[in-house]
Amino acid sequence: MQWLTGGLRGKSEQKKQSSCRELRIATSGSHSVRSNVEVLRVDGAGSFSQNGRVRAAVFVPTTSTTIQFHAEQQKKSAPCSGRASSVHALQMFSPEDTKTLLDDAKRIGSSIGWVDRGVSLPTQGATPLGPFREPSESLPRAVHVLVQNLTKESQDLVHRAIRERLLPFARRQYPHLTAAFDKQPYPRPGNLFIVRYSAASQRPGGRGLKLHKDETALTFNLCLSHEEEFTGGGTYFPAASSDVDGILIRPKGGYCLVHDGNIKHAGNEVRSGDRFILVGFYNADGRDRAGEDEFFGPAAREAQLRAQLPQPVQTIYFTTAVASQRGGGGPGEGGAAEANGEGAYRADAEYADPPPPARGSVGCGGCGAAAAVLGLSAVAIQGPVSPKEAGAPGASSSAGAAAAPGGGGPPGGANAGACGGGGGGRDEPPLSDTYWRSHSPPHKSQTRGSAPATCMPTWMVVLQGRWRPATALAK
Ligand SMILES: O=C(O)CCC(=O)C(=O)O
Ligand SMILES: [Fe+2]
Repeated sequence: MQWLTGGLRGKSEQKKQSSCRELRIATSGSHSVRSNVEVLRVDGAGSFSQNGRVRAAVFVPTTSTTIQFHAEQQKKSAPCSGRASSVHALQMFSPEDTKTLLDDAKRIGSSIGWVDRGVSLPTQGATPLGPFREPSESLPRAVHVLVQNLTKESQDLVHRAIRERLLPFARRQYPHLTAAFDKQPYPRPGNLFIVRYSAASQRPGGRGLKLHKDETALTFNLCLSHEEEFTGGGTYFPAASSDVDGILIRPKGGYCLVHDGNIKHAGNEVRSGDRFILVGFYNADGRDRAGEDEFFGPAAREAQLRAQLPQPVQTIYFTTAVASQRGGGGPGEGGAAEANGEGAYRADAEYADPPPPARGSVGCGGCGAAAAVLGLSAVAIQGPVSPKEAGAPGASSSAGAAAAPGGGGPPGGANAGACGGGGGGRDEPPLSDTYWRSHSPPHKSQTRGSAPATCMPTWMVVLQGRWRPATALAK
């Protein structure tokens, strides 16, 4: 099995030089997911990297997934927003429907002509008409293939999926937009368009899209291409993880990413082939009124909501840990831990855990004590831990237990004391369960005497298997 360690940014800088090639990303299910680490070039991504080079954990959603990761540092005055740190992936189309759409888009695109995504600039400065620049006599033509240019059959497919899947999902996930959705139930047709990235393009804007914000209430980005039709690509989101610079989400055809348009992201360059995506911008400002009451009026919406079955969603807490090896050797090369099947762990015993966030508030979990973490890292721990280790004497928890996705709360409360102490006297959880707790360890030298300047999300730690006190882990 792979190893999970985490560490401070300082340590991780060293780690970046090392052979870390995999991460395990903690999930709400009983298993973490494995992710490759790739070095990408992302225009405009300067932090922690040079010349736009970033290290990204690559993730391909295969089920409805919420990815919760560290939001950008927010300004002091900015509201602390949990939603701002989430990206959702959901399947919108079957492979067959995706192919119908793609074939149609390709055909119509080649007759209308494709433009570089980076040229028609919805994301690079709003025009008076909003983020999407309308065609204009006086401007060079820079118009994407719109959904409304497609055949009636394709348009119906798209609108049905938006009405029946995307919007009910968005309403559930973004309750702060309820009033906006009631008033303006649908994205403006001009904000539903298809993008082609082509490895053959001579311009970077034709192969990818630099780091930007859409400045929309909601953005969705649906992959139309089959994964075998291109390499590279995917959407990159920076995340202040200690181990990588961000996450690259590479949805399969038919899967759609949904996110707050104020989260920074980039279109990773396509290295071979063509990548087609369908992008939708929803502005909750009354400008998107589509006038489609027949489909989107209150009665139609109620019928959709009734028809909507809850879908299982897994959550990924992206903060996490590098899979690296103990005792030398790269992943797959063996090592003590692989040999004995147990995880090796690193944690820094200097840190005290802040109170855990309530479940579901990870994005800004605890604007109080948990926010007192600046520039810090998470530790994720995974792997079976022997009962002896799990039962190490520990501090009792004063805070309530966070709910443990996948079953039960962490033993001894989510806040099991000062990184040590696994909560003595508790029942040991079964090995197959995943437990989690907040772990936002303020580094003493960084936080001593200074109030937190920003609201930071709370890191999550997942322990798969039994609890192991971090004090023990440090050894
Ligand atoms: O290529 C991507 O996945 C990102 C596209 C995007 O961000 C946009 O069109 O605004
Ligand atoms: Fe974008």
